[in-house]
Amino acid sequence: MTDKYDYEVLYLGTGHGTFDGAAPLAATGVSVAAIESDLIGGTCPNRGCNAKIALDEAVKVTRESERLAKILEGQLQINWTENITHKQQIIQPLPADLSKRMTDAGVTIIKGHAQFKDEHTVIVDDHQEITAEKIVIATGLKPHRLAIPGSELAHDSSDFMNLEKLPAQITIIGAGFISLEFATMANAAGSDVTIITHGNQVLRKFYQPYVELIIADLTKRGVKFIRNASVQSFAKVGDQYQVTYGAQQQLVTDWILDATGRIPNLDKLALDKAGVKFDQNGVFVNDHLQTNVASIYAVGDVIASDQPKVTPSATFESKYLTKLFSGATTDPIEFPVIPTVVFTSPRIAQAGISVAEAQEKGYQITENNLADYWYYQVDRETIAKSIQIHDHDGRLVGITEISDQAPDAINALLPAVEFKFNRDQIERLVGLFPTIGYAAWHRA
Ligand SMILES: Cc1cc2nc3c(=O)[nH]c(=O)nc-3n(C[C@H](O)[C@H](O)[C@H](O)COP(=O)(O)OP(=O)(O)OC[C@H]3O[C@@H](n4cnc5c(N)ncnc54)[C@H](O)[C@@H]3O)c2cc1C
Ligand SMILES: NC(=O)c1ccc[n+]([C@@H]2O[C@H](COP(=O)([O-])OP(=O)(O)OC[C@H]3O[C@@H](n4cnc5c(N)ncnc54)[C@H](O)[C@@H]3O)[C@@H](O)[C@H]2O)c1
Repeated sequence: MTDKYDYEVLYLGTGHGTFDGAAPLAATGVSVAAIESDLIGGTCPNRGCNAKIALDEAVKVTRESERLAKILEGQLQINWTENITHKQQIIQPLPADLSKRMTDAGVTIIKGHAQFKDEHTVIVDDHQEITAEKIVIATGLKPHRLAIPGSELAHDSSDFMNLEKLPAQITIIGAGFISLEFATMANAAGSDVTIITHGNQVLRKFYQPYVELIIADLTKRGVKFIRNASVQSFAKVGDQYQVTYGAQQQLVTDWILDATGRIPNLDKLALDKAGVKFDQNGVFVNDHLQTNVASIYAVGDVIASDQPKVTPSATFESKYLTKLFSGATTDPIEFPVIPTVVFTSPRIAQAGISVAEAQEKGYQITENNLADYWYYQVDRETIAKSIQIHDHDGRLVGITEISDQAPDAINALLPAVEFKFNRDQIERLVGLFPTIGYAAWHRA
């Protein structure tokens, strides 16, 4: 409580953009509240990363056992219903845990839908007015829905992760993160998957020669890719659904996943009442994450920015706001290297400068076929490659890897990329042997 307002800082939403920073902020003595209209913890724990990776574990193990055929006898099959139960057991406690973490630190949590009344006031569920010196918009993204006839017949990623029974045929529209990760899971669990994409590129933010390896592997496993085809309509035919695409081509499927991206969750927030500027990419902020209205900030996925819309970005921004609001800094935010990964099988992970940028700058690009390296042969990885990029001073500035172990390899090397270690510095980092981290440092 301040003399003038109910709270010093009020967050709208309780995802990573909020909880990673709100709890430590409250612990410094600042009065903090957060309003949430759905599950505490937001997308990542409940409908994103944690839920997805719990479902993916069975895929990872199935693939590994497939490669170790003859050593491991018998063929593993995913029991989808049990897999969903397992996922639910993992994520079910998270909202209460995260709520406790925040309230223990002194954050007041208010359940309900928030909308602005003015630059210091929000109204919860149309009746409760709450005022704050600073308000942080942390409302994230929501699924984009195709504006075509029958769009209501399609489902989103949350619906997929709650499917008690896996449909025999699934058609996915779009070819980004969600499409490829969910196609991998559905295919491994026995569904007949078709991906339709309006462009030619799949996973456009990743190194395309590695993406093509993923596509080739999924195709071999039965996933159909239909590229350069706009979807025109969905219609119900009996118990199934007809998808019309391209030049009036049609297919019939049991279930449709609309994975055509995610858009800022700004509707019914009444941003106009506070005068906050935004567009279809999100809320505009300056280098202090402050909007055009001095008392209002934004954090996480909802920001219109070039940073990847992933949890590490939201967490970093949230912690920055803690420092800013507690007076620990007045500096602008300086983003570190934010790594990204797509949890296909194998995975593709990357950090730092891309191959295309390295080519433009004339940097040294080194590629290794990891499948030739004995440690990757231990679990018989056949699709395993990595690229290291060194600048003109021999410093490691970019890495990308395709392999089942890619996320761990990239994580291991991240300090070198963030702090631009040169070869002498890298040589001083002696890792445990034999491990994926060691293998990654050895190539750096
Ligand atoms: C299927 C899926 C898989 C993903 N997998 C990964 C992954 O593996 N790794 C990774 O790094 N990232 C992943 N992401 C992205 C990651 O989940 C997001 O980057 C992260 O959750 C962003 O956090 P946030 O706090 O900005 O938003 P969110 O977590 O979306 O939180 C926003 C919160 O605001 C609430 N809210 C919205 N409007 C209002 C309102 N008016 N009043 C009150 N509350 C409101 C919402 O209910 C929500 O709880 C995934 C996303 C999805 C959808
Ligand atoms: N591993 C991870 O970190 C992870 C996993 C899942 C989701 N996410 C995050 O969630 C967000 C959303 O993921 P996503 O996969 O929905 O989005 P995306 O932007 O990755 O992919 C959207 C896909 O839909 C296609 N598309 C767009 N409009 C279309 C249209 N009208 N018709 C047909 N296709 C169309 C795009 O070309 C693209 O292939 C991303 O920002 C991502 O950062 C991250």
